[in-house]
Amino acid sequence: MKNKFAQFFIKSKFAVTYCSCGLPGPTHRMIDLSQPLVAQGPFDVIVHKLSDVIVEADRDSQSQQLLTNFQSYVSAHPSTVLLDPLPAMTQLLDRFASYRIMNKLHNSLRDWRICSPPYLEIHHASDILTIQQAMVTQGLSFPLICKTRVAHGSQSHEMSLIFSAGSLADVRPPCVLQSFVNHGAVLHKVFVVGDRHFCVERPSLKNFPSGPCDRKTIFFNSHEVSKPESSSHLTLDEQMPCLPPPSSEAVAALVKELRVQLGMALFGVDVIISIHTHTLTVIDINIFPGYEGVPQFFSSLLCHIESVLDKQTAASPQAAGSPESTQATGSPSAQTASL
Ligand SMILES: O=P(O)(O)O[C@@H]1[C@@H](O)[C@H](OP(=O)(O)O)[C@@H](OP(=O)(O)O)[C@@H](O)[C@H]1OP(=O)(O)O
Ligand SMILES: Nc1ncnc2c1ncn2[C@@H]1O[C@H](COP(=O)(O)OP(=O)(O)O)[C@@H](O)[C@H]1O
Ligand SMILES: [Mg+2]
Repeated sequence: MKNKFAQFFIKSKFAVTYCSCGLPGPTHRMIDLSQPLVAQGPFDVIVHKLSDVIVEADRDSQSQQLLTNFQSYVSAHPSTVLLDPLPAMTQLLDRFASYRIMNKLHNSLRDWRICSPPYLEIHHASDILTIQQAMVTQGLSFPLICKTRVAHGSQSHEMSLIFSAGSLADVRPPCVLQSFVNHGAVLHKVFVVGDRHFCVERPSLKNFPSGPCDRKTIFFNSHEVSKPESSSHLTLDEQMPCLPPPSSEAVAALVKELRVQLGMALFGVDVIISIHTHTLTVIDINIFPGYEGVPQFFSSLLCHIESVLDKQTAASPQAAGSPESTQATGSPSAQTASL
């Protein structure tokens, strides 16, 4: 069953607050983003999942206005803690940005042999020869998995598996092409809440023969393969090798590094283990995921909120009781190939 608290966020797509306001014990309440925020505050902490609003703000003036009002409030109240900061979250809504972060992990986590598959950004329609050349330069190999640039919303889970150069015409930019890594159809979801994390196994895509082959592109929706209840023909692998789970030390190092890189406390990382190299391979980073299968989620969130507030009080006791907004940001940058 889905975590109820997370489901509350997912359904509402709106902000929720944790607000002590002089009352005994923590209280929380919904924020109505369409109403003036000052009248609804003050807030010690705002926990939110504004992905819909952020994505829609690009083309919808009402969402743009909601976001602007929210940002203005946050800027004017620097001691109100925002979980998580908007710029940090925004970068994860764009696979071009999140893959650059993932791509840097093999350097920062070299000792743990953690990596992400080679990929290519496709910005606009490109001819097959140009894509093929870029694939060689970037070390991509067939099969490829093709994912939309936008990482949030129903369309973002529509993907394809491309098996040969002849099928590169199926690519729909803007998107990323990523080498498919055989991993025995097991996905490890790492759910992070502050300095705690939890690993949950999920079904995943089955192995495919390495190298190009004469097979038509497979179009699929990732929610049909990697949700707890998923049971697709794409996840059923008769000769599934039994792989060891990811080392807990390596996962802890990954989470620690990403918390710093992202400047976030509530996120999820999708990890697979290569059947050939046993390398821990990062394929996706999610904003405020569902925490399904993590019964400790709510208590961990409260613990994290308390520790953030304690640190804030210790750092500036005079600010306690007069919430203004606090944000941490990650600003990763890296060279990458794109078309
Ligand atoms: O697609 P995934 O990796 O299974 O993770 C999803 C995903 O983050 C999804 O967000 P979005 O792609 O719709 O933006 C989350 O849904 P909500 O936006 O409805 O919260 C899911 O919660 C994530 O699922 P999971 O908890 O399985 O990681
Ligand atoms: N490079 C890859 N190699 C093998 N399988 C992959 C790869 N990338 C994604 N997958 C599979 O596709 C699913 C969806 O990909 P993901 O990047 O997590 O997108 P989403 O945002 O829809 O969760 C994963 O759960 C996994 O089963
Ligand atoms: Mg995923």
